[in-house]
Amino acid sequence: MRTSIATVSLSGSLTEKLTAASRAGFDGIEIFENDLLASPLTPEEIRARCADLGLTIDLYQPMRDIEAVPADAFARNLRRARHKFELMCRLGADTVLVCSSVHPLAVDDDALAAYHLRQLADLAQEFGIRVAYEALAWGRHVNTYTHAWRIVEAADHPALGTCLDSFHILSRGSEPKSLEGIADIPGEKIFFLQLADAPLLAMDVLQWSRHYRCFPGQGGFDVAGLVRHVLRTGYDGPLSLEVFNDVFRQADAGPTAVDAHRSLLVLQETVGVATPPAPVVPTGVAFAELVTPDAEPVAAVLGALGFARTARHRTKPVDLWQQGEARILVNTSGAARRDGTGLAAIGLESPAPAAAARRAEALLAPVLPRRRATEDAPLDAVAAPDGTELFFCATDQPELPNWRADFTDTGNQAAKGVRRIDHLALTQPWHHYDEATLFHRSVLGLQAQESVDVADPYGLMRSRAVTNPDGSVRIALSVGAAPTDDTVHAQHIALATDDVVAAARRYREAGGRLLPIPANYYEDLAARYEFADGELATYQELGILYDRDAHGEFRHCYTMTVGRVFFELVQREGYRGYGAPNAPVRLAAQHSARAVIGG
Ligand SMILES: O=C(O)c1ccc(O)c(O)c1
Ligand SMILES: [Mg+2]
Repeated sequence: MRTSIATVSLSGSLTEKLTAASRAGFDGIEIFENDLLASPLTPEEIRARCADLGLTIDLYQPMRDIEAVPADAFARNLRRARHKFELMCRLGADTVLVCSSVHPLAVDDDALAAYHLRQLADLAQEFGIRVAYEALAWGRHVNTYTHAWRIVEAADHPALGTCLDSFHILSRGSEPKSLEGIADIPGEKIFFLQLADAPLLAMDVLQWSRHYRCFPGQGGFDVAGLVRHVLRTGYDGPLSLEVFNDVFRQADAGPTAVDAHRSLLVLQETVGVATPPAPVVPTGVAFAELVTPDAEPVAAVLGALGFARTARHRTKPVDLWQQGEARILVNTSGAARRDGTGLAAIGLESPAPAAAARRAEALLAPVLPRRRATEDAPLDAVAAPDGTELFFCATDQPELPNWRADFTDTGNQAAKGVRRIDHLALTQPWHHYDEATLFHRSVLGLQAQESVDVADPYGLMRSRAVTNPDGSVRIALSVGAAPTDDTVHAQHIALATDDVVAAARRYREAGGRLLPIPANYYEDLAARYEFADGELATYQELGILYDRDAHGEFRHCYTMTVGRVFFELVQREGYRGYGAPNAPVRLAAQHSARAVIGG
C-alpha cells in the first residue's frame, strides 16, 4: 500500500522533513499547515520539491471549528476555506482534513453540522478538492468516528467523506465492539486513514494525543486490528502516520523517518498486505565485541573474571577471550580507538544468517560491509539504531561462513565458573528508545518485555528487555532521561554463573574490584527476606545484590567500569527479570564510585 507521513511527525524545517520522508521511502506526505506557514518556499516551490523527491501531497490539514457554529462564524469559515482551497490547488493537494469542532459556540446539532459540511464540500468541489471529516477524541459534540460518519452520511455529498484516525478511535477504548462500526462505512467514503499508536496512559486525551503518540507497534493500541477493519471496507488510500510526539519533534528527522517507515512495513506484514522475508530468530549469543584503545585494563578484568585469551585473529588486532560458552572479542584496531572502551558489536547465533540479513535489510536496517578483509569469513551484519553492529553468525557450521575460522587458537583453556553471556545491556541515545524496541522486535524477531522505570540519583532511567523464546538471547535496552554520564550509563555484559559468591571471590582474589553496595541496602534485604546465618554478610562483603520473582531467585554483582563498559556476574535460578528493583542502588553506587579503572 502507499505510505504517507504527516510533517508534524518529524523534526526540522519543511524541506528537512520532506527530504527525510523521501529518503526513508515514503510515497507521500500530509502537510501540516504550520509547516507551510513557516516555510520560505512558495506553494509552487513546495509542490516542485515534493515532485523532485517523489512525494505526493496526500493531505492538507487541519481546518478547525468549521461546522455547527453560528452563521457569521460559518460565513467567515467559507471565506477562509476559499483561500485554503486556492492554496491547495497551487500545492497540488486534493484532500483537506476538517477536524470536528471544539468551538465554544458550536451547537449539538447534527443537521446543522451536515448542512455546513455540505456547503463546504460544494465549495471544495469547485476546486476539485475532497473534504475528509475527522472526529477529534475531544471534539465538543462530535468525538467518535461513528458520529462523524453519521454526519457525513447525512450530508450526502460526493466531495465529503470521513478521515479515520487510529488515535482518536482507540484512545476511547478498543473493545472489538467499538470497531464494528467501521464495517458500516463504504470504503470509498473513507477519504483518509491516519495511524498512530500510544502508550496506555491514564490522562487527559488531548494531552495524550499531542505529546505521546508514537509509531504503530511502539505503544499499547491494536493499530493492526483497526487497519484490518478498515481494509475490509475496500479502503485503498494511503496508510499515513500522524504522530504528535515531544521526542520525535526534537530528534533527527532522518532516523525518525526510517523508524516511522519501518513501523508501517511491519504493520503491513501484520495485516497481511506485505510479505517481507520472514524473521529469523537468533538462537544464542556467539560473542560480544569490545573495542578499546588499550587492551590492558580490559584484559585485566577479563582475566580476573576467569577468561583466557584463547585465540587471535589471523590478520587483525582482535583477541578472543573465552570461558565456557561466553566469548568476548577485544578489538584494538585503529578505527576502534577513537572513543574509548565500548561494546561495539554483538554476534548473534543465527540458524540462517543470510536470511536474517535479508529480513533486516527489508526492514531498513543499515547493512554493513561483509567483514573487513578479503580472507575473512563473509559475515552478514547490520547496525542497530544505537550503532551497535549485529553480526549474524553460524558458529562451527561447516556449510556456512564461520567467524571462528578467522581466529587461530592460542591453546589457552579456562572455565572458572562463568558459563555463558546471560544478557547484554545497551544504553540507547535518549531519542531512540521506542525505535530500538521496535527494531529488535521486528528486525530480529525478539519479544519485548515490559518497560520498567528505574530511579537514578540524577534522573529517571527506563529499561526494557528483548529476548528470544528460550532466554538464550537477552538484550536490555535502556535510556536515561538525564544527560548521559558515560561512566554510569555504560553498556554492560552480564555473565551467567552457577555460584555468584564463588565467582565474585575468585574475581576479587585475582585482583578485580567489585562495586561496593551500601550497608543500608542489606538492612533492607534483611527486612524483606529471610537468609541463612552469615549469608547477608557474605553478600555485603562482596557487593552481591538479591532479588526474587514468582519464578525464582537472582543474585548479582558488578565490576568497576572500564571506559564505557562494565561486567555483571549473575546467578539466575528460574528468575526472569534483570534485577530492576536493585538498579537504583547499583546506579547510585556507580555514581559514587566513579572508579573508572581504565580507558
Ligand atoms: O491535535 C489536534 O488538534 C489534531 C489536529 C489534526 C488531526 O488530524 C488530529 O488528529 C489532531
Ligand atoms: Mg488526525
